[in-house]
Amino acid sequence: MHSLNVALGARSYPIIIGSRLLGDAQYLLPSIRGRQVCVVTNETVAPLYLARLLDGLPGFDKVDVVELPDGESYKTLNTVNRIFDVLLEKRHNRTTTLIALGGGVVGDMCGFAAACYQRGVDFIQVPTTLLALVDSSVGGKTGVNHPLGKNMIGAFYQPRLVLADTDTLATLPDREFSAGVAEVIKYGLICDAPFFHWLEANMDALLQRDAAILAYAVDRCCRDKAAVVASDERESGRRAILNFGHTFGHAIETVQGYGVWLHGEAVAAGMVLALELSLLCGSINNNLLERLRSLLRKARLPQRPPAEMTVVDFLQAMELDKKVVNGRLRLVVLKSLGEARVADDTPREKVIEALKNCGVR
Ligand SMILES: NC(=O)c1ccc[n+]([C@@H]2O[C@H](COP(=O)([O-])OP(=O)(O)OC[C@H]3O[C@@H](n4cnc5c(N)ncnc54)[C@H](O)[C@@H]3O)[C@@H](O)[C@H]2O)c1
Ligand SMILES: O=C(O)C(=O)C[C@@H](O)[C@H](O)[C@H](O)COP(=O)(O)O
Ligand SMILES: [Zn+2]
Repeated sequence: MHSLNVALGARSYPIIIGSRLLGDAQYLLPSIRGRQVCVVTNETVAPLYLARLLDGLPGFDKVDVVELPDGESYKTLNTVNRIFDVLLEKRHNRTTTLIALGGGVVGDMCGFAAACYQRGVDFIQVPTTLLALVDSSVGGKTGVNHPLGKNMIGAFYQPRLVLADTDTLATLPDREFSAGVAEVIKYGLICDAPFFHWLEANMDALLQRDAAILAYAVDRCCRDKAAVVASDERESGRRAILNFGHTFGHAIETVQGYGVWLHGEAVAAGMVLALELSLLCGSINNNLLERLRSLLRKARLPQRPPAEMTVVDFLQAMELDKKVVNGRLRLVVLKSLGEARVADDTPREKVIEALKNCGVR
């Protein structure tokens, strides 16, 4: 077990990473200030890990549980309302602590409920997917989808603690594990070239879920993300690099219908498009694109967008991206391996060319 710090002044918090953490009271209890706790989870994760989590809360006379339906299509305001219903019915007050037990969907909704309930209560992230361990549980982006766009309603709201128990990954389906690998690769590309080299050498072991390799990858991604978030909590600048591949990826998720492509799968194809664009901007060479494709192939992740999506589909969805300013697309491109920047100046023709180079008609 070891701990990292997300350094945000008064909002700083630890990320505790290790094995056999769930169920151990020494980790959860110190971060719970009031007497009321509400665990937010879903119908898939609850039978697997809820009992273990509750073992880590001895002495609590009042632990309520909200079990949400499973799936990206349920990441909505309506579903968050179910959390509010339970909190109000069970008379939770401002000293309550919410605990998100699950993947990114549960974490994003529980965090948003925590940001809103009585104008803000504490919450703890207990991620159980690779994607949530390496990305969504850290950094305080919370929210829900809208039919017109991903994560369009939300808040920046930091957890008090991230309890990242890598044992939970033993039950994660392969497709979901691979989706998490897409965000892992993202960190190598945008800010950590040595980690990208490490991934090229260790991808097979990572996919076999070798415990030491997995622990190293989780730790490295959390460190990388914590550093970026600490430098720009509310994405007024540098934090946008964490969105690499996401403008294209979110378009895929929205147009295809939430849950048809997993977030990580859409990000994988989106990163290929973003690298294609970087290539057209003259900042990287073809070799890096091939290296990315090779990692994605190993991880059984998509390397191109859905065949049925057109250039117009992409452009319409991308116009709603949160980074758009004055109608201008702002896309994250690579300057070189391990160095990303936000391009304010990418001509639309280049975006279209990148899409076409990846087979979009
Ligand atoms: N807030 C952020 O910074 C951030 C970052 C990245 C992604 N996200 C969001 O996260 C979401 C994707 O998260 P995800 O990939 O974790 O998907 P998810 O939350 O839908 O979980 C994937 C699937 O795995 C199941 N599951 C979870 N843990 C399991 C376990 N240990 N064993 C077996 N099954 C398990 C879930 O029930 C679900 O069916 C998207 O909505 C995305 O927008 C947010
Ligand atoms: O933490 C961030 O910042 C990210 O952008 C991480 C992304 O992996 C994540 O998918 C995030 O939810 C995207 O945020 P959005 O603001 O583009 O909706
Ligand atoms: Zn993401």
